[in-house]
Amino acid sequence: MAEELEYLSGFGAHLSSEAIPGALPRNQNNPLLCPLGLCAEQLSGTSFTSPRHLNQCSWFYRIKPSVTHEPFYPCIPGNKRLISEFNQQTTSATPTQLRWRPAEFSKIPTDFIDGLYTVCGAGSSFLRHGYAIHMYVANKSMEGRAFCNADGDFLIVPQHGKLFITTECGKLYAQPGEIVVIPQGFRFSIDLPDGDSRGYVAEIFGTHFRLPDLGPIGANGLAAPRDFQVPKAWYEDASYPNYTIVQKFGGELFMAKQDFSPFNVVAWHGNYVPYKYDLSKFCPFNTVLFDHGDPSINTVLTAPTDKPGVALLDFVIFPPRWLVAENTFRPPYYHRNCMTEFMGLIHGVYEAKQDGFLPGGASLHSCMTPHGPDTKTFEATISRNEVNEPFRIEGTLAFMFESSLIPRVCQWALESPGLDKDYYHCWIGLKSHFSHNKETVDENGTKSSDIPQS
Ligand SMILES: O=C(O)Cc1cc(O)ccc1O
Ligand SMILES: [Fe+2]
Repeated sequence: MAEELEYLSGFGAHLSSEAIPGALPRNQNNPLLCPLGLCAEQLSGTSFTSPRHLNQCSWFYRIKPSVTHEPFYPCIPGNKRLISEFNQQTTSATPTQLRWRPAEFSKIPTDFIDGLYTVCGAGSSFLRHGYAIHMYVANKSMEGRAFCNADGDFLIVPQHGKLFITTECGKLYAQPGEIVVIPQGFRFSIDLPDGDSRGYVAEIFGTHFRLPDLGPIGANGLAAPRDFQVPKAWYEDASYPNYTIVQKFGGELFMAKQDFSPFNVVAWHGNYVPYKYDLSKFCPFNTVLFDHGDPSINTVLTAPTDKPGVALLDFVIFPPRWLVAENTFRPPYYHRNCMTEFMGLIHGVYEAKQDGFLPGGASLHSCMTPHGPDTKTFEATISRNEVNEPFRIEGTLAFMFESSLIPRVCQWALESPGLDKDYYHCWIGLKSHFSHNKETVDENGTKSSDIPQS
């Protein structure tokens, strides 16, 4: 069923879709009477006055407008592990290299809303600047309830288990290896056909994802606009005694009841839409002679700040590809980055870590925190003779959320039993290979450098 879904295509395109032919008004957005007795409703993703090339909005033609619901009340107990304001009261600062083992699946029935938990983030959803990095572990479909995130856009990276997502624009199906973006304000409901499910979510406040500029690469390469898939209009004209809208607002959850399905949009048009992307469609570029290129070459999507070239959040992948660089240390170099790097692994082994970084796990290397290949990777690489041979990295898919804003970390992430307290051991055994004559001092106090060489 899910595999048979059809999509529209095109990143940033102004699209339109009708579940019933003729449901979309022609030539205007809000006629006095909409076709089929539908009701017009706009969803704005940018301020009305945003410049045209940034402006995003969509028009829905729905059976009843979203406003026809009872008042919002706080969800009690709700989900207390969601943060959208990162300050000293809510979270901790740490420059330590952090790594988490994959979270274990739970036996307690948990849907996507209850299974979502914030790991770290920066800024504030109220101030419309910042991001939150969440993960989820869930095993149950959302039944009779829809989620609406008023705080920001979700970029969902499933790692285990398929996602079958119903949105106001229609249905999307995503499996590990694909990603889904649900922009701020969209109502959606996630079914988990496989039960146990796990993944990562980057949430951005105050801006939206775009495709990176390609610079000297030219007009083609990396993620192609046409590979982004947008749902086709789908609606249900169903009444429910107690349908619940759960709204995340400032990191807190509120609920409102209504007696009908929120997925009642018969036709829509606009450029503010949810979409999915299959990461295997990514066309990687890389060095073809020597040296290790910076990971920005693998940027799939970027959320900008106001500073040119400085991302609020880049989504970067490390997909299967050929490594051909000659006389080059091919794994990631050792580095300290003014940007912060949160990494996850969808499957396989990551090229910089021979063990300890597992599918479903995560790592966080904050601003200026040193990191790089573990000892095993370093030793294996420098002792390999065939290092000049082309080599295809296979069977792996890692990713990075990279941000210019320095994250603060949630208490439950720091206290999690999954936190790898021995992470630093992966580097601590790294031996010096420095081979210049070592200075020695003999029992008379004579330095070896003072002894004349014959
Ligand atoms: O730290 C990491 O593993 C991510 C990364 C990969 C790479 O190829 C170069 C730099 C970088 O930060
Ligand atoms: Fe890095």
